[in-house]
Amino acid sequence: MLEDLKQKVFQANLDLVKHGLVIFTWGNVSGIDRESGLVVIKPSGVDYDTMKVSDMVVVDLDGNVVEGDLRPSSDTPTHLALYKAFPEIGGVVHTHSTYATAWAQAGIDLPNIGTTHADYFHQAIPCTADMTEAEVKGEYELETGNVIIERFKGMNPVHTPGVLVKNHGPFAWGKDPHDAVHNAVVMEQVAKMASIAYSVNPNLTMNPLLIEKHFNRKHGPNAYYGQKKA
Ligand SMILES: O=C(CO)[C@@H](O)[C@H](O)COP(=O)(O)O
Repeated sequence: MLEDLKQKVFQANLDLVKHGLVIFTWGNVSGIDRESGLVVIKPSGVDYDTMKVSDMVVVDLDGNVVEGDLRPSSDTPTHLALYKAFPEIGGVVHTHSTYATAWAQAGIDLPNIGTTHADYFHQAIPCTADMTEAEVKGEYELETGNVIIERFKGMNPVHTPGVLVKNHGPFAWGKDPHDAVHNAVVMEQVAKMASIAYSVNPNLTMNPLLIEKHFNRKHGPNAYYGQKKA
């Protein structure tokens, strides 16, 4: 089970590069085995070009390394906080993808202004609040997870599988590492589309009927997008 998850997390990390979401050693992907409560995550600061599946690090939900010779991603506490707070998710991604990071730096929610966004994210992709001095000087990565969880109070993380951490960048999640990367790619795309759309028409509007139609077409109780699952 864990070997299969290591392979999936390894491939998901390589997919960040394939989809142009990261450069150098930026970003990270993890996956959780809910049965054992163990998390597989990318090692910190390792070049994607030389990374191997055997480099993946296994940690428990307290952050203790249970398998692996390398140090886990520096963002591990953030991933673990999200797995504890959102029991429905199975994979977490963090990137510095250009347009989503630019919206995080701008410090505003990424509004739902198109059906592409509505196909994946029911609401605006929220931006977290400013982190306090105590949060930044404390256990920073854990507090980064806490400000995400705070921002998601009253929201369904499955229906809006991503967030913009103010002045930092995007985190996305999904049912598994591959799904989390898929949502991270969509986040970057809709951030790019919104950036262009607002530059063309700062007064643009979105038809709320289209949000419900497109989101429910894929995620609602009577979803009819794609093929019937066997
Ligand atoms: O957010 C950051 C740095 O600001 C991280 O995404 C790093 O860019 C990758 O860290 P490791 O996963 O390699 O520790």
